[in-house]
Amino acid sequence: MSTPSIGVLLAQLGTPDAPETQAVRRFLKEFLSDRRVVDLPRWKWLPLLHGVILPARSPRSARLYRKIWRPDGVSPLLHHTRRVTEGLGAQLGAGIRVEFAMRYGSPAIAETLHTMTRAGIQRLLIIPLFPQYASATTASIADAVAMAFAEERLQPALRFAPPFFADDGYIRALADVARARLDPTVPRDWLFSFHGLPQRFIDEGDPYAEQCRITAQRLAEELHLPSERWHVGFQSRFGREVWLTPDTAGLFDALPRQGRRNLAVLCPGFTADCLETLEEIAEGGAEIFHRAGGERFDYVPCLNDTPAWIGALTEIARRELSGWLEKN
Ligand SMILES: C=CC1=C(C)c2cc3[nH]c(cc4nc(cc5[nH]c(cc1n2)c(C)c5CCC(=O)O)C(CCC(=O)O)=C4C)c(C)c3C=C
Ligand SMILES: [Fe+2]
Ligand SMILES: [Fe+2]
Repeated sequence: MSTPSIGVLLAQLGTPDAPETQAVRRFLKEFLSDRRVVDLPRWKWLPLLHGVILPARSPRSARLYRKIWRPDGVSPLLHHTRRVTEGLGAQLGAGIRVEFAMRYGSPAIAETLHTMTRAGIQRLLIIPLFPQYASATTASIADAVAMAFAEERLQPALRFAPPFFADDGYIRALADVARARLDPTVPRDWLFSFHGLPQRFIDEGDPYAEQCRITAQRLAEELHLPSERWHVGFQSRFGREVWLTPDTAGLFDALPRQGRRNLAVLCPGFTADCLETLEEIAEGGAEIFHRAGGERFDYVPCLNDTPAWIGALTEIARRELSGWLEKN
């Protein structure tokens, strides 16, 4: 029997095509129309989305995206996702086709999957690039994959990598980036900031918050941090519902007032730097912190395309592919 051809798809959240109001509006419309992200009844949500949220938020977010956009014309998230895809492809070797796709925006999941199946991929591993499972992200990727194949005659064998929130390679890569970045002689507090989620999602069974806490605990152990020196926060609150607490922005304000004036901040839930880390945390967070009396604010970049992360991702992919790679 000839070896079936194998593919790997890295699935990322997505980003606008340009830091302009129209492009951001298209992106936000697709993102915020996903029931996994906002699960209000459609009759209630769609008029609000189209009448209030998109007109107000698109120009504002476009302005923020312009602050972080790269000189080569792409967003940081797209840039890093491309580089990690190339890195993983090089590590896995010529026999395995590695692509990436975006849940919202482009390249779309459906289009990328169709290209891969048309190219003869018979077994496909999908790795959502979210370390912690959230229904709003991980499960939404699975929805998009199912929708992409819903009307196709030919479907490859599919496998989804599990969330890697406690993976040793991932934790070590995070610690490596922090150690390379920070002056070890400075005494400091540490904040691990994760993307927020409505508290109701957790109450309804989403394991996201628990997985964030496990990541933070493992990372603190890897960095040998005493328990009174590290903190967890949830950022990027959206809408009126109660979201996970403590709120990251509140911590930036509260920590200096408790005499914790040197802070290192990591966003371990984001594998690549993006609007939510570069603008909201590295820029906006630093501002809040200094205004509240903070002295030293060190933002530690995301894993991005660091060799340690590409190595960890290669291990994750190999582990999931192992049954498919055995020679027989
Ligand atoms: C209801 C709103 C949102 C939920 C729930 C949500 C969950 C969630 N998001 C990420 C990762 C990212 N989100 C990003 C941008 C972003 N997120 C929301 C809203 C929700 N996210 C909005 C409206 C936006 C767009 C920007 C803005 O207008 O503020 C990004 C950045 C993309 C980029 O281009 O840089 C990431 C990454 C996770 C991991 C998550 C649930 C755990
Ligand atoms: Fe988000
Ligand atoms: Fe945001």
